[in-house]
Amino acid sequence: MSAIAPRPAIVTDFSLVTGLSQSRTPLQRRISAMAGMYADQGAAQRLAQEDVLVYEFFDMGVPDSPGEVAYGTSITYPGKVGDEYFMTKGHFHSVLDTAEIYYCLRGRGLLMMENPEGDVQWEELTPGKGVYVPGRYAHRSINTSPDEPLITFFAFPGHAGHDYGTIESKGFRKIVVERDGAPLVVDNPQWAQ
Ligand SMILES: O=P(O)(O)OC[C@H]1O[C@](O)(CO)[C@@H](O)[C@@H]1O
Ligand SMILES: [Fe+2]
Repeated sequence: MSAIAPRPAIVTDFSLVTGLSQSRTPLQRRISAMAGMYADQGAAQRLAQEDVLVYEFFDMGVPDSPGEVAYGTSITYPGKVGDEYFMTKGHFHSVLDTAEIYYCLRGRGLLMMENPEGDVQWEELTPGKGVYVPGRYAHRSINTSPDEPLITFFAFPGHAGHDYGTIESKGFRKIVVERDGAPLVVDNPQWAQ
């Protein structure tokens, strides 16, 4: 008779106030890693010289197989490239039809979503608000606060995977810029069909 091996529980720590974990190492993305994604290329290149930290996130190290729940916290810092707010790279899931939940812990921003058929949606992120990203929708967090980090908790199926290539080459259809002191969603001038 074959026995089913016991599995250890995965124990992590993270703060619901700062989004930081003491036991995990953050994955950090600086402007140089995504300069080409912003509409104002001159401003992006200038900021890339100082290589400003745009966002960081904690992946809690769950196995990437079906049946698992990957989760963590994400911190997008306040800032702009020209008049476009700091944002995450954004991605589709490699297993396209897998969803994700974001829960906003702190700050203010937008979750931008679009599917391959061209449906675009965005939802405001404010503390206490959860946004369920349906399967097939690429997603990107955007910090629209002038001075506060945007901190979220996220969870998605362990086997979902990340497809960055599509967004890297095409961009999102919409971007978020500051106009008269407030965020405005506009067409992405760089969007490639
Ligand atoms: O993966 P990106 O697009 O760089 O954005 C980072 C965020 O998205 C996630 O990949 C979850 O979708 C997290 O790991 C992280 O919070
Ligand atoms: Fe995701």
